[in-house]
Amino acid sequence: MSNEDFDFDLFVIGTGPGGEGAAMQACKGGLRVGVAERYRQIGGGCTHWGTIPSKALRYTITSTMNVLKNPVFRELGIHASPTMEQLRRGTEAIIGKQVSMRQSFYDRNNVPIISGQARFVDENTISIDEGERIRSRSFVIATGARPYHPSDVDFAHPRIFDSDTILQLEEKPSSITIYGAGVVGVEYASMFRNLGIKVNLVNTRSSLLEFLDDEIVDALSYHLRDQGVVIRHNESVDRIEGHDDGVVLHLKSGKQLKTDILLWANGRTGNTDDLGLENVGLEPNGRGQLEVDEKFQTAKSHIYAVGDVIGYPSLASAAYTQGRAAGMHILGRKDGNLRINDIPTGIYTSPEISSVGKTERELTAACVPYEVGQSQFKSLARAQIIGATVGMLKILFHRDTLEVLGVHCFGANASEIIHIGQSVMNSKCHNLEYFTETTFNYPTMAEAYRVAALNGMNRLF
Ligand SMILES: Cc1cc2nc3c(=O)[nH]c(=O)nc-3n(C[C@H](O)[C@H](O)[C@H](O)COP(=O)(O)OP(=O)(O)OC[C@H]3O[C@@H](n4cnc5c(N)ncnc54)[C@H](O)[C@@H]3O)c2cc1C
Ligand SMILES: NC(=O)c1ccc[n+]([C@@H]2O[C@H](COP(=O)([O-])OP(=O)(O)OC[C@H]3O[C@@H](n4cnc5c(N)ncnc54)[C@H](O)[C@@H]3O)[C@@H](O)[C@H]2O)c1
Repeated sequence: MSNEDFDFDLFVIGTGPGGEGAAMQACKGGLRVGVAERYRQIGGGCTHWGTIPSKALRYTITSTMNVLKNPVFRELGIHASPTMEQLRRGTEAIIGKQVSMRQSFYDRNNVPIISGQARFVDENTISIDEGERIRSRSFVIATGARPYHPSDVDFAHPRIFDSDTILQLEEKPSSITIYGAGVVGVEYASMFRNLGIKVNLVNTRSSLLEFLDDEIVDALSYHLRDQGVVIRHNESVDRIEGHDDGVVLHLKSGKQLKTDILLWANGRTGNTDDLGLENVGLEPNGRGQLEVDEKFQTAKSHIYAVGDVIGYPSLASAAYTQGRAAGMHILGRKDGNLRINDIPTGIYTSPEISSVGKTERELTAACVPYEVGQSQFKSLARAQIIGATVGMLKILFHRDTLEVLGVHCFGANASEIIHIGQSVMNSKCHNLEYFTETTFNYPTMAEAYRVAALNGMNRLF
């Protein structure tokens, strides 16, 4: 078919990081690209109800509470309890800035954004809000995910929240139960505890965030408990009762937890219903996710899917790279040096956690002869100066070749300094000696790399 048969070479559904990455890559390569978005503004769940609002709220809570807990302010007799509305106020402005910046990308590159719900009519046609029809040679589905809602939980109850609705919380509760101790659960547990709210964190598994390094998980559990979060492992919900004065979580173990509100943080479901997938012969799995190959092509090779709609790792960072990779493939280019599987983790608890590469568990299972170098933040000058002495950085390296295999960090600035380790792991000199032979600014948190590397070298014999 000729170009005239299609309105676009690529049509992208969704304007989160996945959709934006695909649209920008393809239009820069000269393709005619169009985009559909059903929400009133572009930016996706990432901008409006996921990453950005939760990180902005977390920043406001942390910085406000740090000031209020500061001994100088205490001495001055400054005691205040900010309202949820006050804590949230800055978030709207940040979202506004993100939206206008991202809108300008589409505008500058002449990518039209068509407002409404996109639905496949046939393999090359979609409808918008069941009306306007658009024909495209290829598609990227970047429709994201939403909180998973089991049918027996009453999410209409004013005291029962999910990760979207918690952002509109009006009154600060005195207690909260968080059901689900994944990334959303632990981040919100940390935020609410920082506000002085009593927190029950209910985990369906035997330990927190099992994909992380064991020592980091231990440190996280210790600090959450030390801050006063009550963690219950290996529990599962029997039923939830919403009352006028609180919510009771009945667990299958017989325990009952009553708190002012409940946050359901137990996973996500891909946004694939109402996409008309039955009209193109695609079937999502039980969690609404689409299966793709390593090029992000679905079973229909001209229909790609990226971001949360394909499941793991369900990160904004990964979604953007996946979108770009799909865009490159549609352009007929190889994805070059895109490191699709080199995804760092950044978890914004207090203190934050970040890691890249292999864990000790994985290296042990693979019988890799590795050694560990550690740096405790309490011995870093910068950490002492900024009062952030809780934390550590550990480097895992091959004891024969000194190749850096993984970096795991817990503490202030972890999500930033992890990228130093990531860069070294990906560079030609991916070797521990980089850290022992390089001069670091002093005093900095990054100096932890030099301290950890020297510590590791000293363990070799
Ligand atoms: C509370 C929370 C905190 C998070 N924090 C982080 C973090 O700190 N770091 C990180 O990397 N990730 C974080 N994430 C994950 C991150 O937000 C997602 O991975 C990211 O948003 C996925 O991007 P996406 O492009 O796949 O989808 P989304 O950003 O969800 O965008 C999908 C878009 O598609 C639109 N859409 C859906 N269906 C249609 C349709 N049929 N027609 C038209 N438009 C449609 C939606 O309206 C939406 O705008 C967090 C998630 C949550 C819930
Ligand atoms: N800092 C960050 O990077 C950050 C912050 C918040 C959220 N996120 C992303 O958001 C995603 C969601 O986080 P989360 O804590 O809600 O979930 P999670 O994926 O960590 O899962 C929490 C629990 O819910 C269960 N579950 C997941 N999906 C389910 C489904 N459809 N049906 C039944 N059970 C299900 C899981 O098995 C697990 O026990 C994560 O995958 C994470 O990558 C990232």
